[in-house]
Amino acid sequence: MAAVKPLLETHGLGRSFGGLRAVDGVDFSLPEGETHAIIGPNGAGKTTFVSLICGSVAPTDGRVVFDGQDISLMPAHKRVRAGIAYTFQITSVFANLSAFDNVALAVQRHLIDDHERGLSSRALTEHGMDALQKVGLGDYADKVAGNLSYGHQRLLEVAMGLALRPRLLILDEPTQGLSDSEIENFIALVRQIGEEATVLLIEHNMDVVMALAERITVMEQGRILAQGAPAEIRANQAVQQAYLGG
Ligand SMILES: Nc1ncnc2c1ncn2[C@@H]1O[C@H](COP(=O)(O)OP(=O)(O)OP(=O)(O)O)[C@@H](O)[C@H]1O
Repeated sequence: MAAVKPLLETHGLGRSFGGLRAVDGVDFSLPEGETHAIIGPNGAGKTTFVSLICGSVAPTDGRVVFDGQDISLMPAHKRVRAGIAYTFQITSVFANLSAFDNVALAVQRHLIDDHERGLSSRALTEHGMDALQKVGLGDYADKVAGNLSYGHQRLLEVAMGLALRPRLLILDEPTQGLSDSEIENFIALVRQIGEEATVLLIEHNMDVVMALAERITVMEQGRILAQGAPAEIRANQAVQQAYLGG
């Protein structure tokens, strides 16, 4: 079987904060089309790792390669244009704007002034509505975002990422604070997204991880402790001791 070309690679990627090695020489490869989960205890370096990938944190050492191109020094906004979308925390939603305007603004901020992917206002509307419909918020387009339920605001964030039509969508603890039924719907949504995009998911809810991930990376103290298919990770003794409490 021909190996799938990696969409994303990191080589010796590291980030120190003072004396703390938050990410410590990580070699990572993500094949195009995969849905991949990163798990690990609090403070393991997961958020710092994806921040290095999306460019909101600069590396202390090592490289990030996206689609064969070294993007280690590329500013974050250019990485978005290259196809990397990272759903930030809920604070990225403008509470006084409508759901649609939030999505349209996300597209406008990142793509509209791009000569290659420059969008007409019609395309902007289509991208925005399409993304809202995908996450199930089509009927809420005109609603003021701040009046949406917490779960719907989280979905709106995902729509803001999806509207950028990313090749790589990074979701950082997307199910945090969602109800059980919202989590069920969210799993279905990420499955659907995974048919079109590569997904990198930081997630503490192991049911979500096991339902979605084709492969899992376990981080601990800035390093990769283990990597493999869900069944392998479950069976891994080092992982059980360090993280799964087994
Ligand atoms: N800007 C920063 N300045 C100083 N230390 C930081 C900074 N960002 C992260 N750290 C530290 O780096 C380590 C890794 O943090 P990070 O948020 O990446 O871990 P995490 O695995 O995402 O944790 P959690 O699951 O709690 O979100 C932690 O010890 C954290 O305190």
